[in-house]
Amino acid sequence: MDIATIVRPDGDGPAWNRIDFEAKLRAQGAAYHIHHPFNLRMNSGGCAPDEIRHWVRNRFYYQICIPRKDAAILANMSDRAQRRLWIERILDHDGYGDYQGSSAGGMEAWIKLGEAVGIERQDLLSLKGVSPAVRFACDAYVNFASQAPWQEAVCSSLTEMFAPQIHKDRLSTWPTHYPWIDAAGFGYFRGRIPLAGRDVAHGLEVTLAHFTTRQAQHRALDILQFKLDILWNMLDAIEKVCLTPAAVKA
Ligand SMILES: O=C(O)c1cc(C(=O)O)c2c(n1)C(=O)C(=O)c1cc(C(=O)O)[nH]c1-2
Repeated sequence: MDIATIVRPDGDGPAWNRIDFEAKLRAQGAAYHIHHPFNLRMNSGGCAPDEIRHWVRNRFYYQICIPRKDAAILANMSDRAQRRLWIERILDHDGYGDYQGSSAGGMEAWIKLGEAVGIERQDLLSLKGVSPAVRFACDAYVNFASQAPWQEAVCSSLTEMFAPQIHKDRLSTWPTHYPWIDAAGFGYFRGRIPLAGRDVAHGLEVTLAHFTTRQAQHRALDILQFKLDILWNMLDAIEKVCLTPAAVKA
């Protein structure tokens, strides 16, 4: 599987230095799903309870896919030091030790979010209500991670540069807009803020060191766009189902 290449007029110049290259990567945040109409509506209090539940159910499929794509990247890493760093990401989501303990992980925290919005654990785990387009988008991420060189797959995780803000937005707006949600469910968003910072520091280190010609740097920008498109498409699919209120009553 390959990703679309965007034709750019400045494709053949000399490589950007690290500062300029990082700035180009960060500028792609303009296409982050934080700007998607559904996200804007959700964070300004415009979603009905069934729509919030629909988002939580669909995003759970992404949550399931993250440790699977990280395991695919790990399998492609030939370097032991890199694997030692990367394995943390799987543990962050799958957790370790006691399933209800302090290291229960992000998946467990998302299940708690599900319960806080009124979805029972087994119901969430059943994947009821997950749109085919959301599955396709998330599966595309796992497939890319398993088939691409590991440095490219690491680069695709860099949408996390923009994630702390979206988590902070939910923490600052949801308690007011959606007082019916049990605050115990917000732990996932809170927990991801420091972890995203650590992931991005490592992801950027790999990306800035690996993509060192202008052509390669454009490839990195295309990879990041591919991942931005995955997230955007997920919200398109979620939003579309919400147009039919009867359909979101999973
Ligand atoms: O809530 C969000 O909007 C959002 C977005 C992203 C992202 O940008 O890919 C991640 C997360 N959350 C997240 O919680 C998470 O653990 C995560 C891991 C990754 C990744 O690509 O490895 N992205 C994201």
